[in-house]
Amino acid sequence: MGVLRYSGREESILGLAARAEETDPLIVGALAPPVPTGPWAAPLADGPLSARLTLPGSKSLTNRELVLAALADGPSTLRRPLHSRDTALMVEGLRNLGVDVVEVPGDGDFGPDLRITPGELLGGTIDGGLAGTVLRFLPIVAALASGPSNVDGDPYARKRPMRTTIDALRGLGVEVNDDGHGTMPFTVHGTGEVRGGELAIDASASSQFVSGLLLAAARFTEGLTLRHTGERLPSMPHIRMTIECLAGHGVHVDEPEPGVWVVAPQPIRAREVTIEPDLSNAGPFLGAALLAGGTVTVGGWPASTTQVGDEFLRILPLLGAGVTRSGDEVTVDGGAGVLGGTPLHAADLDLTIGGELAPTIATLLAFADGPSTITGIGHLRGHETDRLTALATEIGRLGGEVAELDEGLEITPRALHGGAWEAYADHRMATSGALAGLVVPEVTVDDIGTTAKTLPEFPELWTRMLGRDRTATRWEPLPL
Ligand SMILES: O=C(O)C1=C[C@@H](OP(=O)(O)O)[C@@H](O)[C@H](O)C1
Ligand SMILES: C=C(OP(=O)(O)O)C(=O)O
Repeated sequence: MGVLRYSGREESILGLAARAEETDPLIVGALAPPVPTGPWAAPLADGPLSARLTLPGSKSLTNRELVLAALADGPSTLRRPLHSRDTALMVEGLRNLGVDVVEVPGDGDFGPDLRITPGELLGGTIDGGLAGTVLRFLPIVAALASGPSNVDGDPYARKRPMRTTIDALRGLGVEVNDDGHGTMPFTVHGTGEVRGGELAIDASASSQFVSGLLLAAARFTEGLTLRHTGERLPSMPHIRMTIECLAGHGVHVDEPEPGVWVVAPQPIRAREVTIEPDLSNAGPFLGAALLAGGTVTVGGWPASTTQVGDEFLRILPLLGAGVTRSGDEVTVDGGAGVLGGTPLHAADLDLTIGGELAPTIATLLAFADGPSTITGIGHLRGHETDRLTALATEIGRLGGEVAELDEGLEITPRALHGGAWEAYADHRMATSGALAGLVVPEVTVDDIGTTAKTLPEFPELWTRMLGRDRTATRWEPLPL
């Protein structure tokens, strides 16, 4: 069965939609209408917000748990997993390698749960789409298979850095055929086992190179002693997340010194796990309060988490937001907001630990009371698109001034005007266009559907956040 996306009030494959509407005043992320195609007119806020919402599961947690479940010693269950393009690609890739993944009824408002039963890994096709987690995690799983696996993805994914994965596999004794450019497509020739042992890699282009190796390392014959040799290592919380997910499956990762990780060969225990809501995807919604004014509350916020999206609770106050917590709810209060005449505070931010937050923060800073910088994000040039150029171009197209630095952006606020906003197939560029369009009339995002990468419900949740109606009526298969 394919992964399903809800798009309606009265129908639900699990009968959950109507119940949620009746009993829960929260806006529920998994219950959403079709993603619009074609240019999307970003809705303009007409006053301060007063919104409460919950969001679907974390992409990063869902895709880690899918991989670990596939390599585990028995069947596992993911409760409240994300259902999006990135997770659908992970599911399809695992199925192609020989893993059984089925949807089972869930316990809440977030669509079906997933039951994963490991099988004999035979090798197969891996379409990574534009999903960094699929591109960097699944080739390592494919190396454990007994046959070859072809790895490819979207046109832009062929530009994303893959050399570290390719070199790492070769360093572990796995044959890989590629065109020598360190990008996709390539073929991993699995022989049924990976020797493992000592390995040095340069993960300065992406933390996902480290995570991918650590996730599978317990299944290597000699385990793994992994050393990062590059000058910088971005997104450390994502590596921490990998280590915590492994711990949940009984695998301890030793860290004898910074930048070194040791995993002994051992079974990966199956488990049942509930996926936290995606806190990085909460960013545009929380940031909306600073632009439109008023409050946005997000429910289900974990008390403690490895998700870097938690940093929004520390960053948004620097920009002028009030942030309060009550139980599992987080509320961001934007006061009068930009709409009410209060610009954000300018800030200089090092986002080395959370590059995926940068598009949201950069867009907000275009509405600050002075110039700001974001540093530590040079590797964003290898994300879904070159995000530094994309942000400079798109904010610039609206009349803003954004200078590209080697490792970041300098944002000088200017009066903005409407215009076309290109998403470059990047979900966070698309949501950033929506954010700007909240207070800049007539911003049109070329492809809001690209939010399906991690949040197919985005357009729906966005308009509901603004207090506007939704109209959709049925479930639809998520296009792959
Ligand atoms: O492992 C993960 O789940 C991720 C790691 C980070 O990648 P980079 O280290 O390449 O930035 C992050 O930006 C990405 O959105 C998700
Ligand atoms: C960089 C991102 O994604 P990916 O997992 O494709 O690297 C992101 O979601 O911001």
